[in-house]
Amino acid sequence: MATLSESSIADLLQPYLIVPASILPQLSTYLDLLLKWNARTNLTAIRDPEEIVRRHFGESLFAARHLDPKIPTLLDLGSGAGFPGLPIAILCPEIQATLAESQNKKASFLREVIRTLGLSTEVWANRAELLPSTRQFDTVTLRAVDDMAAAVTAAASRAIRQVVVLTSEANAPVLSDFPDQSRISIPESRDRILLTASRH
Ligand SMILES: C[S@@+](CC[C@H](N)C(=O)[O-])C[C@H]1O[C@@H](n2cnc3c(N)ncnc32)[C@H](O)[C@@H]1O
Repeated sequence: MATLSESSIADLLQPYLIVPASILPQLSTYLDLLLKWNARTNLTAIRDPEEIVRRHFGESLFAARHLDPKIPTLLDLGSGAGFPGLPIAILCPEIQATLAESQNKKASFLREVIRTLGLSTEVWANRAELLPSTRQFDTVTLRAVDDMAAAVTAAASRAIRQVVVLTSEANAPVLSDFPDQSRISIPESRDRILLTASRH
């Protein structure tokens, strides 16, 4: 049986977006796989299922809502257990998403979720900097990457149009090559923001 009912997941996500009913089964399966894997390997420090839905799924889907419409390609740099890239891919399957994650166990988890959910998302199981130099993405997303300065440099060099960062106001990076910027407060948080930085 699923850990949380689909209606509980929808209720928990309500501050972030009204979730289309069609994706609730996928979110539920993703949550159950995350809890199963997290019991034996450290994918996320958050253990409480409701908190995972709010913090990880909620923030990721909030970011999805604020992406430029109809972006063809997206790179989630330092995807970890898939945030924000996998919920974005679930909500917006028309986006060709690539998840860059350098830790093998996390990359294996991402592949398992993608296979189970039948998504066409790509996993790059290495450092994003090692992607072929020809690989560019319309949007690059970043959340909770350890060395944010290095990650922002890598993200900026891969982004054609937009870098999207989920962070705190105090840690918001400078993205000087992306002059069109906005900061939106993330619901249910004290100081978390969604920074979108675009050019063109
Ligand atoms: C703290 S986790 C956060 C993951 C996820 N973005 C989140 O918000 O839950 C950071 C992850 O980024 C990965 N990472 C950091 N720098 C990276 C890089 N340059 N390329 C690929 N993965 C990277 C690490 O292996 C780690 O799993």
